[in-house]
Amino acid sequence: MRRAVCPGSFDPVTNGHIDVIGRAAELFDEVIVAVGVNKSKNRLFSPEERMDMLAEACRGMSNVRVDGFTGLLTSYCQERDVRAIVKGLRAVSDFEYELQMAQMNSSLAEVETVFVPTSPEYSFLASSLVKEVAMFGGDVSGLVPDFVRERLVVRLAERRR
Ligand SMILES: O=C(O)c1ccc2[nH]nc(Br)c2c1
Ligand SMILES: O=C(O)c1ccc2[nH]nc(Br)c2c1
Repeated sequence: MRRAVCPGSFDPVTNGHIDVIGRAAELFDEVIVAVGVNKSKNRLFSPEERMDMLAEACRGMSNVRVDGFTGLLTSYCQERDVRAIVKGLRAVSDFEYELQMAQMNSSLAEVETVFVPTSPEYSFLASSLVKEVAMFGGDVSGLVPDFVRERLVVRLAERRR
């Protein structure tokens, strides 16, 4: 059983994430989308909300499941007998940091990192940018699933009060 983990903060999930997850699901028997639960960082959505949105976004992918993890990704991989980490690459600028993380992770555990180039239409996409645009009333339709856009608008309106 060839498993892969697709880690991230997914705050919130974007169409770029879904693109990468879908392609990983074609390559591996099972894909675990692992949401990093890191208390210290302030996020717009809670870990549960982020996992719920991911589960909804990946509902059509039968070999994909969503989980949360704290601490080291490589420890999570060892506990779940996962040998591959799948990350999306949007542009050359991603590569330097991702290469460093991949080499560190391979030194910590028997795990390889597989890079999936994102579809060009999503190469500008990041959760942080989507939130910023939505914060200023920009239309993020087409960048995130509609149900995510709706939750984003509601949450940002709550924040403004
Ligand atoms: O959501 C994130 O923070 C995040 C970061 C980096 C990432 N690389 N590939 C994916 Br999918 C991904 C997701
Ligand atoms: O949303 C992010 O922060 C983020 C970061 C890095 C990423 N690489 N590939 C993808 Br899709 C991706 C998404």
